[in-house]
Amino acid sequence: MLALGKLLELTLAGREPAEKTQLTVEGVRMRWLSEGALEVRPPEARDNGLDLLLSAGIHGNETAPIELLDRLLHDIARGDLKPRARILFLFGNPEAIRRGERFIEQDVNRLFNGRHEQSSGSEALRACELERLAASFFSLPDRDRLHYDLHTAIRGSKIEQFALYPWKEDRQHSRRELARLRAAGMEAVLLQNKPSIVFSSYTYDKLGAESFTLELGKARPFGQNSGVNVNLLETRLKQIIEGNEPPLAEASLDGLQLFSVAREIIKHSDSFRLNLPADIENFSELEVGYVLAEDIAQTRWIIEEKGARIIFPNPKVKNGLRAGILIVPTTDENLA
Ligand SMILES: O=C(O)CCC(=O)N[C@@H](CCC(=O)O)C(=O)O
Ligand SMILES: [Zn+2]
Repeated sequence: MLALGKLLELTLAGREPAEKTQLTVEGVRMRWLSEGALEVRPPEARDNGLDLLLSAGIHGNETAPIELLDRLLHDIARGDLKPRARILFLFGNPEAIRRGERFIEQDVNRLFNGRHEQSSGSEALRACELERLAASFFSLPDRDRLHYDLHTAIRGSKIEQFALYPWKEDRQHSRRELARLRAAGMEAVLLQNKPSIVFSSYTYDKLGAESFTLELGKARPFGQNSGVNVNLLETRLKQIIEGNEPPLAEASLDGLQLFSVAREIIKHSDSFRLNLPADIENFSELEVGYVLAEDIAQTRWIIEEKGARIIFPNPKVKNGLRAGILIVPTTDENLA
């Protein structure tokens, strides 16, 4: 296997490769760009015009997606997977990955869309670098652009695998992309309805990619991910990479559940209290009238929405950040 296929090993060791560019026997070029960043380019005659960004490890303790990208890279470096798409592989927060932590000082996934400019430290610099790498990758004209930012969640979930689809004014969510996600094993999609500061929102909003955060199960350390079943996603990614995806049945979306954001719960102060059990699962339903959270100056978050569910409840976030998302079921009527 070509040494550059071992991007994860290099990243874990904090090493630069001796050779920055390598070619497989089929003429696929692998190019190391920076720590945790590697571009794969098919020979021109085989290129099918898709630019695919695959990122993982934006949160360092979310290892199942990192292992998945590592397997894809090994397959490419061995010549077993023959790309027709241009691909950028990114391991988001190398230092946090080495330490097995979600982040070191700041959550990188709260530093995009300009937020890193209002901040300092290594994670702000890394968010800036990730934006630059993505922008440069998605700068070629007349190509399809797709970004999957792969994560696992802090807690268990009533719906194990789901996607978050960013929002941009005057841009419609794509039915075709939802069908593709369904085929990749996603059971639900949260359609966002406002701008955000996460990586997928940056590539969607600023770089014109079809972009998604994918949640694949519960976060566990390296080597302990047998409970996270990524078979369908891995198969679909290989097909996307090789340009031999089976046709998608867009009409029905095959039982994919759609949700929209009712409210984001923002923690404003150290007095913030979230009235949920520590082990509550994502997508748990909350009754109308339930006092979900309380904060400074007698602020109370009371459930008003019928069918409301909570995802990503986390009272430990820094003040000013999202401490949970209240979601409600929605329909497919506004899809493009
Ligand atoms: O389990 C949790 O509370 C968080 C899991 C996670 O890292 N999710 C992403 C979602 C990004 C998005 O909103 O698209 C995050 O919180 O950064
Ligand atoms: Zn994450």
